[in-house]
Amino acid sequence: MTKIAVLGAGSWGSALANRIASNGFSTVLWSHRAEQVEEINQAHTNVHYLPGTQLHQDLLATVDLKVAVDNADIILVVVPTKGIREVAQKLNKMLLDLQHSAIVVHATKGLEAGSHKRISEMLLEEMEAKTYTAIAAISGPSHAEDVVKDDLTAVSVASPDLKAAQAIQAVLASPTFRPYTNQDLLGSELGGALKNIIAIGSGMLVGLGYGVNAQAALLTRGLVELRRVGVAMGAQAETFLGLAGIGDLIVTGMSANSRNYRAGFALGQGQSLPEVKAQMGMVIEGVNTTKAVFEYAQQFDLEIPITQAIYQVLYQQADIRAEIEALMTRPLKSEN
Ligand SMILES: NC(=O)C1=CN([C@@H]2O[C@H](COP(=O)(O)OP(=O)(O)OC[C@H]3O[C@@H](n4cnc5c(N)ncnc54)[C@H](O)[C@@H]3O)[C@@H](O)[C@H]2O)C=CC1
Ligand SMILES: O=C(CO)COP(=O)(O)O
Repeated sequence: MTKIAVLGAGSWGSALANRIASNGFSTVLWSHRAEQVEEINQAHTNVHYLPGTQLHQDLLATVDLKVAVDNADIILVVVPTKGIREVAQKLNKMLLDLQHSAIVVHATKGLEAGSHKRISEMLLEEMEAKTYTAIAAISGPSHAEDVVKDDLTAVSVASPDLKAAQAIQAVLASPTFRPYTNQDLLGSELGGALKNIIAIGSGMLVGLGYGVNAQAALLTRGLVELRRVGVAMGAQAETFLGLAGIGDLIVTGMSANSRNYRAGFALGQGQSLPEVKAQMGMVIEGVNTTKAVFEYAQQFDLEIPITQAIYQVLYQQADIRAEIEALMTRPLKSEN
């Protein structure tokens, strides 16, 4: 029987594990917190991350990485960006000890602070080639809160290895959850990471009382920045018109289920970044990704005025209204 290990029991890891267990696959969810494992195994809930959700009875949680990954066909890594290297090192060591290899897929949306590296780059750096058969990424518009309610969702499963992407597609798919394969791993990862910056900006606009014209302008011009940075990093331009690009930009930039949007909204309402982080209790990936992209764009002289404005607000305590006015009164120019 196909076995899937999911590493990381936050909202997205739990929702994906629940999705796969509901399809009847043997699914083991690894958490580094014993009390969370006990809650999932006994009450079939994960109240902090997915309040109001009853998880599938057959979803098994464990603190033992060996139990999770031993004989797993697919290993899904879903911890925040800053935990990726630590988890990849542990996974590498365990797979070497077990003399086992698997398809390794991640669903994390961020860039590493400082190095500006993508998640798959970090995985490849931390893991020996004999521990994985392929590397892939799940991206696209998919809030955990909606997926656990079986709201209709489509995602991309990206890997240069089409067969591996199809294997992942097969374990996730259901009448309410439709994964598409995509061979642009780089673009899919970047779309998922970079849209979080614009989602913070969209939340700020709504928090300040601006309307849908303003959000549409921000998301559209934000997409230009995503594509510009993505193409400079080596992505295919058309990926930004797909689920991992415009799709995820719409969902994250318009939905109060988004942690990034909610963070921006609270900033727009006048809260400070430390207050917002403390209240969220979940990862707000766009904050670190804004810094990573700001630095990358400076290094390669890329024009990304919206991202720069959001950076100024997050890292230089700039006034949001002043940044918006500066953006709106830049020299007039052609759209393309
Ligand atoms: N929540 C969502 O709807 C979606 C989230 N994502 C992405 O998935 C990633 C994870 O996000 P969430 O699940 O929302 O985060 P979260 O904040 O809900 O949960 C993160 C989980 O990872 C665990 N963790 C953190 N560092 C760890 C480490 N070093 N070792 C082991 N476990 C560790 C935490 O204990 C927690 O259980 C992020 O990159 C996010 O952008 C992508 C799509 C949807
Ligand atoms: O990427 C996501 C939905 O596709 C989740 O975004 P948030 O981390 O902002 O909730």
